[in-house]
Amino acid sequence: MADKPSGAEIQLENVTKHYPGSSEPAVADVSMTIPAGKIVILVGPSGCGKTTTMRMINRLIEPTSGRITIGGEDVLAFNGDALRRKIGYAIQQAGLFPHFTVAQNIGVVPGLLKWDRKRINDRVDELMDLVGLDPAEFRDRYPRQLSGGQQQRVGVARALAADPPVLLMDEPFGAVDPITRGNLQDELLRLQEDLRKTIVFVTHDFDEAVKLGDKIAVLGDKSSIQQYDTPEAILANPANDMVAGFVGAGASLKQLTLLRVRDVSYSDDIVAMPVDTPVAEARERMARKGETYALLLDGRRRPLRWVHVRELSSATSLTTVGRPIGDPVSLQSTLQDALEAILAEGGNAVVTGSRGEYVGTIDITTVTDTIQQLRTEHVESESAAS
Ligand SMILES: Nc1ncnc2c1ncn2[C@@H]1O[C@H](COP(=O)(O)OP(=O)(O)OP(=O)(O)O)[C@@H](O)[C@H]1O
Repeated sequence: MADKPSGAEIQLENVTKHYPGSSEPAVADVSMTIPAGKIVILVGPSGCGKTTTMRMINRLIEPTSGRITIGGEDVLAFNGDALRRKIGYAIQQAGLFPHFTVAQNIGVVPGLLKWDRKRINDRVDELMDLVGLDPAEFRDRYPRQLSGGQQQRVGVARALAADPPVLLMDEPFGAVDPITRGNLQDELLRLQEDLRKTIVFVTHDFDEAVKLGDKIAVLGDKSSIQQYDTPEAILANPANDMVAGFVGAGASLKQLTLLRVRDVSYSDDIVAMPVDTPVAEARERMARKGETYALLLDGRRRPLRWVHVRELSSATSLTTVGRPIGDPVSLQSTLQDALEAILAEGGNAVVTGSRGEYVGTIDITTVTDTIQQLRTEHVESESAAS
């Protein structure tokens, strides 16, 4: 599955939207190709027409003129069921129905498509697993009984319910705190590695665009395309002043959002051990390595707590000592996320693998070395160009 995108190409040809009563069009003559199986981000100033452009793809807004195709088929030819099968839609604040349970919310589109009950139930469980919500715990809850991040996960699951080739996401992570937002972004990237949908994603946040986008379209007034390219190309070479303004100061720091933890040399030689290790052995291992801190792991090697050697002098078991670790970072996390986690932790941030297991730690030196290296490369490429 991984080598074949399940997504379909989207084409916009000379698309214009003129709202009745407005003197100017909100979107004027936009043409672009969104490649199958890729994430394309629409960014641009407030009111430039991002949402209008996106909503014309699923015909929540009808274009005044121009043509939009998905997989070569004109969307105007789709009836309601075809639109629901082909296009999933996720929005800010998740937009869940407050009087429906989580399962009912996720099952809305399959219900409209008249799937039988068993198929809907199985699909709901499958999707909840996919977005990291335990069906047994969350199936029957109402949206108000969920955190913001959990609501967004349900929103994404609902958008994916009928397995559409195209997913439209309008600031889906706009309303959650930065750490949750980072986690949701990581999860979307992990999902996309398997699903390979065509995703059109609207955001205000250029860092989010750089992190998630295979390509970014920077839009100006009336959705005019200022630059449409990979994040690397836009950061390295903004096409005009408007794009440069959007990219903002500190472009080399922004490159931290392009690098993943798995790309840098994080450390895996701290003292880490199961929480049922005898205290004497723990002390021994820390002394042998000359370390004052050790990481305690649960039965599945997931990180639990940091323990300081001082705490071991009077302890009889590791189960009662140490302080909880902060938010771990994953191998998919960006160096920007890692930097935030390191600052929040005040030291090493723990790196975990796909099942939450300990794989290493990352510290501030790794991040500053990487920034230094990016700067050197940048200076070298500037002097080569001049
Ligand atoms: N239903 C409508 N009727 C008339 N004008 C509208 C309507 N919806 C949007 N507009 C106007 O169209 C323009 C583009 O709006 P749109 O919501 O697409 O922009 P946006 O880039 O998504 O903005 P934001 O980032 O603030 O959400 C704005 O000037 C807006 O006022």
